[in-house]
Amino acid sequence: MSLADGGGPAWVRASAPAKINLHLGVGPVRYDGFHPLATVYQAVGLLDEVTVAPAADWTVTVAGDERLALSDVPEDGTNIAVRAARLLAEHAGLDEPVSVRIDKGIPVAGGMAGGSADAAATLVACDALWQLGTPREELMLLAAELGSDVPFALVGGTAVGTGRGEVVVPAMVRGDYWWVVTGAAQGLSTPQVYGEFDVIAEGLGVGEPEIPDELMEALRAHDLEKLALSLHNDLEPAAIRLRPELSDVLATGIDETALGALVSGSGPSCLFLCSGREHAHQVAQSLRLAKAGDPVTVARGPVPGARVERFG
Ligand SMILES: C[C@@](CO)(OP(=O)(O)O)[C@H](O)COP(=O)(O)OP(=O)(O)OC[C@H]1O[C@@H](n2ccc(N)nc2=O)[C@H](O)[C@@H]1O
Ligand SMILES: Nc1ncnc2c1ncn2[C@@H]1O[C@H](COP(=O)(O)OP(=O)(O)O)[C@@H](O)[C@H]1O
Repeated sequence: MSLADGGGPAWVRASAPAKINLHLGVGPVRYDGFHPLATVYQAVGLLDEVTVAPAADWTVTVAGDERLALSDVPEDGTNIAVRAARLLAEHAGLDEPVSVRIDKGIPVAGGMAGGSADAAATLVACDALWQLGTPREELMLLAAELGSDVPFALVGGTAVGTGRGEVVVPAMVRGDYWWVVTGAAQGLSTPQVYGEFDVIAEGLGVGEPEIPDELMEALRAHDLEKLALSLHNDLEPAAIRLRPELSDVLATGIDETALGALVSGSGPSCLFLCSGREHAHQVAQSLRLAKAGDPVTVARGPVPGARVERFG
């Protein structure tokens, strides 16, 4: 099928947010190589933008701040944004190549699901470009095919994730949360961090992961002290084994008055919970002066999932 002269937009731009895991509970590795998760995701205001337009061939280009490790993003068909566009085209029975331009605001291989954000943004952008009106449940299934974190990038907000992370249920949360996010010059590979988790877990008798009640209570009540005590990441010891300096970064944030600190997902980005906007900027400045991570950014959550921003 072809859409030539169908009167649709000439291009569509969509954005999608980075995610953090307020709780990341990891169980023993499954038969398929994935780990069962019980996680609480929050989408925060670090965004990638994806612009798609009809083209003679499938192409992708990447732009943004060099400190985000852009050179690690493939500019070929292995880019998850191109895979997302092709998957939706195939699902709709279309043969309509697009050019994809990614403007990165999310650190690459940082444990903040930047690739997943690009995939989710590409799904909604191509859906609009091709005027498909794909039902939400179908987009969620395509998202899960692309990666465990991609469905959450479509949903956004704050949500509980189970299965391998792809089963996403929005959570009741009150108010805004202010975070400082530190980046690192070099990313960490997600499969390698899960592999290190397996090494640490061997012989420990790791059980099925669960969502702690205290965390959900803290989010419902917007109780920041309780939230700080409930933050937890089962992958943190593995990330620190692979990148020992992360423990200094976390300790510096606490010394500089952050309410709580943890590694973001598979790392190496680190997260610092603050009491509000002003406190977050203060902690960020102290971390910059202490040279604990680069770049150091302030981000607010929760924010919405992938959505179309503009078209022309
Ligand atoms: C760890 C988390 C926490 O939210 O995110 P990041 O911090 O990396 O962004 C996720 O589980 C990452 O999800 P995502 O990056 O989408 O992973 P996928 O593409 O589905 O899988 C990549 C690889 O990670 C491992 N993997 C992923 C998910 C899971 N539940 N168990 C796993 O063991 C597997 O080795 C898999 O081959
Ligand atoms: N559009 C994309 N953006 C980022 N990384 C991508 C993209 N497409 C493929 N990748 C590959 O996926 C890996 C993981 O990237 P990313 O999603 O940023 O990190 P994480 O899994 O730590 O959240 C990168 O190292 C890169 O090789």
